[in-house]
Amino acid sequence: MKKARVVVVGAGVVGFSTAVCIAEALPMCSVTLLADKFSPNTTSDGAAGILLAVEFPDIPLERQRRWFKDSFDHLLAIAQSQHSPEAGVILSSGWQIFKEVPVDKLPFWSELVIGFRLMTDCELKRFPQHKFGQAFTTIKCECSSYLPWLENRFIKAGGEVKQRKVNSLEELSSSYDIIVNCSGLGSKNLVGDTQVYPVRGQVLKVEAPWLQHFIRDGDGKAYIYPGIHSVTVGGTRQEGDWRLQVDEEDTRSIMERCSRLEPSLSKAKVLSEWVGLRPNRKNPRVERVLVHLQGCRVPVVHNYGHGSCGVTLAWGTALDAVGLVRQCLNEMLLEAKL
Ligand SMILES: Cc1cc2nc3c(=O)[nH]c(=O)nc-3n(C[C@H](O)[C@H](O)[C@H](O)COP(=O)(O)OP(=O)(O)OC[C@H]3O[C@@H](n4cnc5c(N)ncnc54)[C@H](O)[C@@H]3O)c2cc1C
Ligand SMILES: O=C([O-])CC(=O)C(=O)O
Repeated sequence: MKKARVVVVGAGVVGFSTAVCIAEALPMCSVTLLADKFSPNTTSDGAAGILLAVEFPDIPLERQRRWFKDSFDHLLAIAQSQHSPEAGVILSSGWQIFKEVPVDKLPFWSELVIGFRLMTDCELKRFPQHKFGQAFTTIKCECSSYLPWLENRFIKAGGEVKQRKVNSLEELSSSYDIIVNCSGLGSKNLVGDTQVYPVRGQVLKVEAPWLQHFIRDGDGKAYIYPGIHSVTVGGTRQEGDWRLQVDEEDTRSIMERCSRLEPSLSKAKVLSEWVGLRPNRKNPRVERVLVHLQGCRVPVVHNYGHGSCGVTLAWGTALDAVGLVRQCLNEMLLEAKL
């Protein structure tokens, strides 16, 4: 039987996770990954890479829990193996603190991270502006190392990688049997999705090796994440803002907010500044559709729109995408297309 030709569009954390999962799980497919930008130039590369989820309104919680758990377990196994330094995946312990007590004191992911507990009053004394806090151990996945590591794994599984901008899905329909769209914010143009929009995020990398624990304000506008080579300090969440340039006023206000949480930060050397555009959507789109392209019905599996949770959910949604590709293959077999 000839192999089904699958193309994955996108070389961020969602695209590479999906490509690896398909290539490893479905040997009856030949898998090609196409993208216009690769590491270190994707949004994923600059993400803080902390595993922490928001709750999407219209996706069953069971499915969101599975996405989180599958990703967490996959990355935990890497963090606890000899691959950890090369893959850039480590355990990270710390605190998420809130100025007002949140409605949801125990988020759905609280039982999926390690050692989740509420902070004691004594621990909270260190953060006088905050009334409530959660302490836990999660994972930090640094995509500037993880993406090259995934790319090697994909090539070992027989995958092929090509640099190319795709202007429309029509361009792919004669060369591939199944299209998997992991183009993030690019889906706005590539598939005309008006629901996906940018949420601009600026972060700094600083040298502060004395910091060992993460601190995150629950509003997501001040966070300090110690990593392997530096500490990521952020952030901003500017909806509909397409600017990719660093904004000096953002830098100043990030440092001000974060120094309030950790005064020693004012002594840290700034190593770099970075801006990325989160591919936000009310709900991520992980689904299978048939699209009419050049007179044929072509199966398309979408996997994009992860907003601020792409690193957190990539492996889990990639496993769902494998299931959707498998369904496409079964239908194609029934229609004796292969
Ligand atoms: C400041 C900041 C901090 C963040 N911190 C975290 C965090 O701590 N934890 C977390 O889980 N998430 C975090 N995120 C969110 C995370 O970065 C995103 O959810 C994630 O990177 C999305 O991955 P992706 O693969 O969908 O998109 P991207 O990384 O943007 O990749 C998209 C890919 O598609 C390609 N592409 C697009 N259109 C086309 C086309 N037409 N033709 C060919 N190729 C195309 C691009 O070239 C690229 O290769 C953060 C984001 C920002 C901005
Ligand atoms: O909010 C955080 O802690 C990090 C993150 O995911 C983002 O900035 O998108």
